[in-house]
Amino acid sequence: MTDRLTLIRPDDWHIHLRDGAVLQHTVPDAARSFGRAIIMPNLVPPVRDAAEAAGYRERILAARPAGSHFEPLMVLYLTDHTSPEIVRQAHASGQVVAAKLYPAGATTNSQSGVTALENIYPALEAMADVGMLLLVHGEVTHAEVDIFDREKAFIDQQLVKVVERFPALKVVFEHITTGDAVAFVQDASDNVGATITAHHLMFNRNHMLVGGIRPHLFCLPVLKRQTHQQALRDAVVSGSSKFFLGTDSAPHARHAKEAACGCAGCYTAHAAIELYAETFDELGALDKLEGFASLHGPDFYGLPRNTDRITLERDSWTVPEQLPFGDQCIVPLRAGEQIRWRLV
Ligand SMILES: NC(=O)N[C@@H](CC(=O)O)C(=O)O
Ligand SMILES: [Zn+2]
Ligand SMILES: [Zn+2]
Repeated sequence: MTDRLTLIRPDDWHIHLRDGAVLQHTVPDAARSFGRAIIMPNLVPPVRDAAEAAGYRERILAARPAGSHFEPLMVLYLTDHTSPEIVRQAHASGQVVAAKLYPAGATTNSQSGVTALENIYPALEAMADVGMLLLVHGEVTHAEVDIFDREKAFIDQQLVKVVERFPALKVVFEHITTGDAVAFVQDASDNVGATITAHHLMFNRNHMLVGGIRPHLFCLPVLKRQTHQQALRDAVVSGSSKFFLGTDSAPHARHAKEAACGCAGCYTAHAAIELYAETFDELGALDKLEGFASLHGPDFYGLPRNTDRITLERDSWTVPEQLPFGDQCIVPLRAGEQIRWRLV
């Protein structure tokens, strides 16, 4: 039995750090184990151009713990008005590596998102040209589509079109939750990859709904049935380089989660690499963790792999019931429960 695990330092290819006072909590949590992170741009207002990305990046760097080399990789938020010029300027800044497609209304702060795919074709063309990645929140938003079917519908109605029309564009299908998404990514070209969260590997919708509703497990895309969870587990165990770590750690204050209309998002940054280690351990696949967490992501993005290492130890510890979040608090994933791996 492996009790100690040393990995090339991992990166988080999908995280929400939010803005303002909470950065003093979210940035150190991410910087604890990750070398770099893809910073989601769904602020209010969103990060729409090079100047907004540069400003946000400075605020993140200012919240970095002393001595940390944590590097935020910035992302533009695509709107109906994102022009090729905006894309080229952001790319030229050297700080923006990707742009994110939020179908309008699909998730938290997506109200300024894209209302029709055709509206961003010129931007996508420029992205393919300069080598900027497209990241997608892959859910349709039509009221008539059941929430559990929205990812599959997005593949069929939109994603197929995008990869067909822009074969040179690198596309990351973010936080995939279904066997349909796994199959789509596996069968697509090498320019298509996907991130997988720890919570979608650990939980299915029964965990969220049986015996009472657990708002801290509510996220988007929503947890699916067990067969889909199993497909995600099989994908990471396969060792395929198309799948890599993206926590989608998405903090919302406790009162916003424990509410009549609770926000979507799970906070996992407090224990992200430990949660993945525990899951890979359970799957008998600890030997696949380094590829998933530290190698496949930079390889897909065309960035160098990190050169330093982290060490994890098999040792149980208890997650706090809540954590400070600016002047409020959040309930982290697995609050009050034991995690069986610890970052040394
Ligand atoms: N995942 C979530 O449930 N929420 C994210 C948005 C997102 O990634 O879709 C958030 O910003 O809160
Ligand atoms: Zn999303
Ligand atoms: Zn997200």
